[in-house]
Amino acid sequence: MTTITSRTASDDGTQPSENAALPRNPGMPLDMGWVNRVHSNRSAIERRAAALPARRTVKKEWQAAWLLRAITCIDLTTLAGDDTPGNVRRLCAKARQPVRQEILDALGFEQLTVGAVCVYHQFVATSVEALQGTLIPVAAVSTGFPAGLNAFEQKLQEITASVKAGAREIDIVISRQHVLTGNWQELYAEVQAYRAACGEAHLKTILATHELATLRNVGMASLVCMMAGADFIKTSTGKEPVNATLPVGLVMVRAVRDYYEQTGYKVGFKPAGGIRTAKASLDWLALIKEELGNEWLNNHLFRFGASGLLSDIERQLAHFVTGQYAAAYENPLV
Ligand SMILES: O=C[C@H](O)COP(=O)(O)O
Repeated sequence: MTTITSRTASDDGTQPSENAALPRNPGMPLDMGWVNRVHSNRSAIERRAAALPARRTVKKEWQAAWLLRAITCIDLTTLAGDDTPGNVRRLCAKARQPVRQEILDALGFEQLTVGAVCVYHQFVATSVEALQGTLIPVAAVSTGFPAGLNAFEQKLQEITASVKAGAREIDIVISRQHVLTGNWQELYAEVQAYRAACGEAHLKTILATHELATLRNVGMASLVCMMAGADFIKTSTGKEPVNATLPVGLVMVRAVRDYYEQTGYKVGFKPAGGIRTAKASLDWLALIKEELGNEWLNNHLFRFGASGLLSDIERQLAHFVTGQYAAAYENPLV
């Protein structure tokens, strides 16, 4: 029997390199020379993104292992206006035991958990309580999520309150206007202030890429957020009309790679919004493997922000074990 926790997992039968002692990105002074050198060739990026799923299909015998790995990287999310303590507690129960035990037993695994539970500030305390006794961190969306148009002081207070309530990860939204007006200094300053307000909690910066107008802006904003000390860069809120897409993901992971090559610091990447199928999760894992390598294929450096993905992965795993598809209601999320 093998135990997979939110801190360990294997992707293709081999043990991954662990990042337990990963040094946290401290950030660096804003380097506008580097930011201005960012370029993006949309048609080349789209071609490369379109070719990825075809180029790298996961062999059938490894698919279950890859899907288990995907589960350990999920930020299991509920961000709905009708969230209640009850449905948040049920989500946390699912985070503790994301796959039915008989399926895990059949696959030869003892235990696994998701990467984190992601909620609004209002439900941080409920989630922390419901996850007691586990290593699963609670992530809070913050800074006026999703539009990010609250007063700046209010945004800082929101971060402080979530950290105080026990959130170990803070998913902030950037001010899109700073990107759209080319005010990179302001973007850098706000993200630096968010990082300071987070203290020990890890900072994920949501770019809301669909609202940034160009892929070049996505690349530049990614870089500025990392220079300001982001622990993760994240594509979307899940509330934009278009959320995580492979072309945007490609631009962001290449920014992560450049930042690592220049500074030696590994920053995490989180595609979020609209990722609902096991197949899509494999495409994203393939992107990470090809562009960043196996070192990024764990939940210290990669997460899916997803509310519905787990149901389909569990369904595929059940099929892998039984040869039959369960109805969606047999794998309820909450
Ligand atoms: O950060 C996570 C997203 O809000 C989840 O979006 P989704 O409901 O489309 O999976």
